[in-house]
Amino acid sequence: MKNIQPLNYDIIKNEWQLLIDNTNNATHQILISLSDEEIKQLVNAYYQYMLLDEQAKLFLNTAQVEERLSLSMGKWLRKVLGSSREDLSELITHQREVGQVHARIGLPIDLVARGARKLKHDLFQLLLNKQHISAEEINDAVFFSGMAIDAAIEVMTIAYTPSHQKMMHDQEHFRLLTVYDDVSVERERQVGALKNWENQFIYNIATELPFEERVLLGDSEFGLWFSHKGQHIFRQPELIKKIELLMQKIDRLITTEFAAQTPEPLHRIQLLRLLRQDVEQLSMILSSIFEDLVKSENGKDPMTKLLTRRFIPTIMRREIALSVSSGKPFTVALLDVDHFKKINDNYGHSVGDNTLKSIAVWLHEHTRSSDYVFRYGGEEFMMLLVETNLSQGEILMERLRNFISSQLIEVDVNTSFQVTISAGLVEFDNHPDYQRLINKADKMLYEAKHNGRNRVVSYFI
Ligand SMILES: Nc1nc2c(ncn2[C@@H]2O[C@H](COP(=O)(O)OP(=O)(O)OP(=O)(O)O)[C@@H](O)[C@H]2O)c(=O)[nH]1
Repeated sequence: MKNIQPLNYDIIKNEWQLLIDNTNNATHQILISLSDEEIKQLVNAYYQYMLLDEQAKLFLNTAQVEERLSLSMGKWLRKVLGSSREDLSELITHQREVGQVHARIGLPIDLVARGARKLKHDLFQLLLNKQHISAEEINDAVFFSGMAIDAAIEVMTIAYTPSHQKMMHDQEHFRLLTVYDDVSVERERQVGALKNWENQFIYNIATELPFEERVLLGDSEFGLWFSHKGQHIFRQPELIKKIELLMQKIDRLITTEFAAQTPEPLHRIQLLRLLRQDVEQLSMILSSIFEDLVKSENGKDPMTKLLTRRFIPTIMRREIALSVSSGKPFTVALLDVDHFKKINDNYGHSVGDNTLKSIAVWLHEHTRSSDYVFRYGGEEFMMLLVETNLSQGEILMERLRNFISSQLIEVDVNTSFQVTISAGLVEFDNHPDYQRLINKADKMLYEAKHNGRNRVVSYFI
């Protein structure tokens, strides 16, 4: 799978290059010399058309279109229409990035295709209406522009697919974890189901129940759960494979050795022992795989008990959609502990860990249950404050910053120290790409550090 992708990009690049080379200069010139007014009209018509679609509205709101998107769309169109040998690599790299952004924001790929169709339609019409240019040259220009736009969209689509799959996987994982509110309870249930199946099977053998009435492990409650649900919530493919192989081995033992007629008592005991060993091994793997899920994969950072950054995309996308549809703001804060390295150096790593745990508790206590607090990195945190605008966010962050700086962290009865935080704050600006928002908060955090730490810096548009 990995090497299919560059190969695909190479194919498109080679064919695009050939298209450029095989197109005569006069045709290139027609497209390059489209006026700013003509480009603007195409872009405006494109956005008007896209904004008629309810789904597209989620990703493009009118203020945004006016401010930014129209401009970048116009630039994009010029680049594609004026594509030349020299700037093709850069253009393809840019297209790949756009594809990744589309996947990140969850833009349906059919919307992109529809937009491209609209754009081509209007562009072709514009070219066909050019009276002073020969029909042959117009044909060439239509051919070139159509092919170049298709190539650009194809590059975006190739980049889109894996990023989209990853996004869907994370989203699904998050959903499943929400379904399994309590992973520990699910673990007990499934380990119990496996044990029940084993006991029932041994009982059936002991009572010489006819073969047809014995339930294979794959068909048991545990087996069904594993194939439909279990294997999708675990993320360790090698352990999943091991469980599958053990289940197959157990069922093979049943359908071969236990199948024909009830074996001799001695042989039967040997077989049951084998079966028990395999079930035991399966049960151990199951427990450990659940253990990992409880510890780290349930979306919570084991040390601070905050959400891990892995769930940022899913949650951000959801909050963006909510904010766009309700018109209510939200604010994102990135926080970093000041001079944290010194805490580790002066008092040891475990005091450092305890400091992070205390900060996590304070962040939690200063937010509402509807807000989200993530451990973003080592000593960095991210907060998503729902239904909160920038000035409300500032008040909350200032209160939090003040509170933290007034707390004493105790090392032992004689030693304690104080800790401060710096933060960058930004309000959702209706751009559908959450990464831009985080980058802005990060910039503000950098400013806060640069300006002396122990402060909150907000992003103002
Ligand atoms: N104890 C502990 N330390 C951590 C953890 N994660 C990251 N760190 C440490 O945090 C320190 C961060 O140091 P820097 O990035 O230099 O930043 P800083 O010392 O906080 O300084 P400024 O951010 O510039 O104020 C590094 O020494 C990391 O090893 C953790 O989970 N526990």
